[in-house]
Amino acid sequence: MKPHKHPEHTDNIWLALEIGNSRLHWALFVGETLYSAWDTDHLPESVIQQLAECQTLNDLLEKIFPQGESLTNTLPLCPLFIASVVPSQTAIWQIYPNTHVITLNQLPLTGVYPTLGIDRALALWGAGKTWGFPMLVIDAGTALTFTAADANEFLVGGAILPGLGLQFATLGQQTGQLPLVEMQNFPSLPPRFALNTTEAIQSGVIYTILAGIKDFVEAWLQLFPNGKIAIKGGDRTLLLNYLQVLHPEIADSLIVEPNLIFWGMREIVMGDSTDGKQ
Ligand SMILES: Nc1ncnc2c1ncn2[C@@H]1O[C@H](COP(=O)(O)OP(=O)(O)OP(=O)(O)O)[C@@H](O)[C@H]1O
Ligand SMILES: CC(C)(CO)[C@@H](O)C(=O)NCCC(=O)O
Ligand SMILES: [K+]
Repeated sequence: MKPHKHPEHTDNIWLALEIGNSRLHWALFVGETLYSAWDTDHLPESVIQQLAECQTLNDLLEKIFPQGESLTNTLPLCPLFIASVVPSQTAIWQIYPNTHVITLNQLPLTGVYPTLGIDRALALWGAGKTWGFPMLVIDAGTALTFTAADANEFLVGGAILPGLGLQFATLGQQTGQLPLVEMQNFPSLPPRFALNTTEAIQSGVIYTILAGIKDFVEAWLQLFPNGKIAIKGGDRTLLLNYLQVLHPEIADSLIVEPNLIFWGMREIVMGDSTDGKQ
């Protein structure tokens, strides 16, 4: 995918790139306004190497999306802000002439520990700044994470476990007779007590992840009865649909927002001049 339209005002365009463990997440901003957001696979290093030669944003987008249609007006070589949880990728992307890597020390969030993932910190910051603190963010990505901050914007902490895809992949790859279960195949909840292998894997992974989410949500609300909860990540819709069936009160209380990291990046890039969602 590629931004299908292009902004008319080109002065304050910037690109946001979140380098996740499974794929790349992009956003094109004009000032505070998120113009377009899209995901791509990780790019081969040979393509990234060519970014050094880019003179315009058009050059950049054409290198990244060779099959996409071209932009009609020439856009300047805009800044590229990167938040990455894949250090080897961060290094490669810095070849682009106007790269700014966002690091933990640029976030006003207090109480962070040095190895906290920048994606967790930014998503929490973006959610809290948009909807208010205390905030708990659930990221249903490659890893499933819980990350929370209190009303003073102080990191409460969180948890990390293998995400849905990783749990299925691990069972398929590390065992002698378990098949690789693909997630897209089951839009509805599996039977809890399954009588075949595929459904047994689905049941085990899905019901324990849902029970885990419920448990963390309850623990969070015990600590902060007025605390808010937001969910993001590639598996958010699947999990939400299941939660809607099993625990509708939890599903209804969640703020669902795929772009939390971009709201966090916008806070950093634009300073504190932004309030609320675009
Ligand atoms: N088109 C897709 N490509 C890859 N994964 C997808 C896609 N659609 C849904 N998913 C699901 O998204 C999950 C990965 O989530 P996401 O893309 O948010 O992770 P990520 O790239 O690691 O990003 P992050 O590091 O921010 O979590 C996988 O478990 C997968 O099941
Ligand atoms: C947990 C992941 C992989 C989630 O993307 C990422 O945030 C990360 O690599 N974090 C570093 C460890 C931590 O956050 O404590
Ligand atoms: K790793």
